[in-house]
Amino acid sequence: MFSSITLRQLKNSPISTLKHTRNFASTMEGFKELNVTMPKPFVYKVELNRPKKLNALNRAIWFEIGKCFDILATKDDCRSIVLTGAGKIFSAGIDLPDMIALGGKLAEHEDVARKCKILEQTLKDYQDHFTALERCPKPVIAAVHSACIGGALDLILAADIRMCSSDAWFQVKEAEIGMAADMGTLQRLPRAIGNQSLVNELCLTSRKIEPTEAKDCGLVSKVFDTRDSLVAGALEMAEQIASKSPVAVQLTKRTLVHARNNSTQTGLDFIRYWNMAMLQSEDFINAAMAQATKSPPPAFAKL
Ligand SMILES: CC/C=C\C=C\CC(=O)SCCNC(=O)CCNC(=O)[C@H](O)C(C)(C)COP(=O)(O)OP(=O)(O)OC[C@H]1O[C@@H](n2cnc3c(N)ncnc32)[C@H](O)[C@@H]1OP(=O)(O)O
Repeated sequence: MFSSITLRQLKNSPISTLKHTRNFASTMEGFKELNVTMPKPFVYKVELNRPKKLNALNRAIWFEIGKCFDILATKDDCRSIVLTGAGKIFSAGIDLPDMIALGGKLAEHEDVARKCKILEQTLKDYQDHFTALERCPKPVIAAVHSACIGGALDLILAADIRMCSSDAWFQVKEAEIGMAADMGTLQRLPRAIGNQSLVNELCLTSRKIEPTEAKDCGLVSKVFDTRDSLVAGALEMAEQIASKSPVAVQLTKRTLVHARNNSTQTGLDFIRYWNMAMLQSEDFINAAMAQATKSPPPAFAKL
């Protein structure tokens, strides 16, 4: 019933299916550059969907990414999310004609302060739209096939788990196009791979990262032989996450994200205050009771 529900399928669905997906249809329609589906119960798939332009990240897709993940953050039928790219490659990074158009907009002004105001607002909007993946309390798994360049690497670094297929390659390409990366790679890559010398090398040389190196350095946690097995593996992991208590999963993600930017003691305070409430949740009581009595895991209510 849940296999890859697209909007077209929804229109032809029997009432029983619609009952389960009404919530989905009412909030997830209207995306033009993303294909948003629910392939399994509680698991969403968000696909970058500009295959003819190699999923280059134009202004429209950038804004849709922010909106999509902010909506999924609030949806109680969403417990985990898989991010993929349609077509030949995952994404060719920033849309280059869009960048040129931005240059045109700047040229309408003579004064440096007016130009800076436009750039500051644009960069802030773009940064916030990618940070939506991190803000979203539902875990995001990025599944990368073929190329993941520049802005696309910024995007997946805001995900919680990264995996790729054996044809994948990654590139911090910004230096090669005359700019310093400004959408998160310089902040998130060091934390993701924990090797500052390697980070510096990759960001300063713009050389490509192949799957074996990506796995060895911790940029991805799994490499699959093919794109199909990659997507299947990502969905399977998302399903596993979705089977757990949403109270536990969402608070675990929040606490892990918080821990990256705070001291151990501040993090311990954070989880202590949260768990003063969450340890009273029925999820904890029911799951712990099932473990203690060797019963099957309970079903958890929506959150
Ligand atoms: C505000 C700043 C915020 C963020 C900044 C981020 C910085 C970056 O993202 S840096 C990286 C920028 N991206 C690139 O430099 C990649 C450019 N593309 C390529 O190098 C190649 O396309 C390729 C990925 C190696 C694939 O090559 P190939 O298989 O030969 O395909 P093509 O024929 O080149 O492309 C097919 C089709 O896609 C269009 N396209 C490809 N990349 C982009 C892009 N980045 N932006 C817009 N469009 C792109 C290309 O023009 C072709 O379109 P046609 O209409 O068929 O001509």
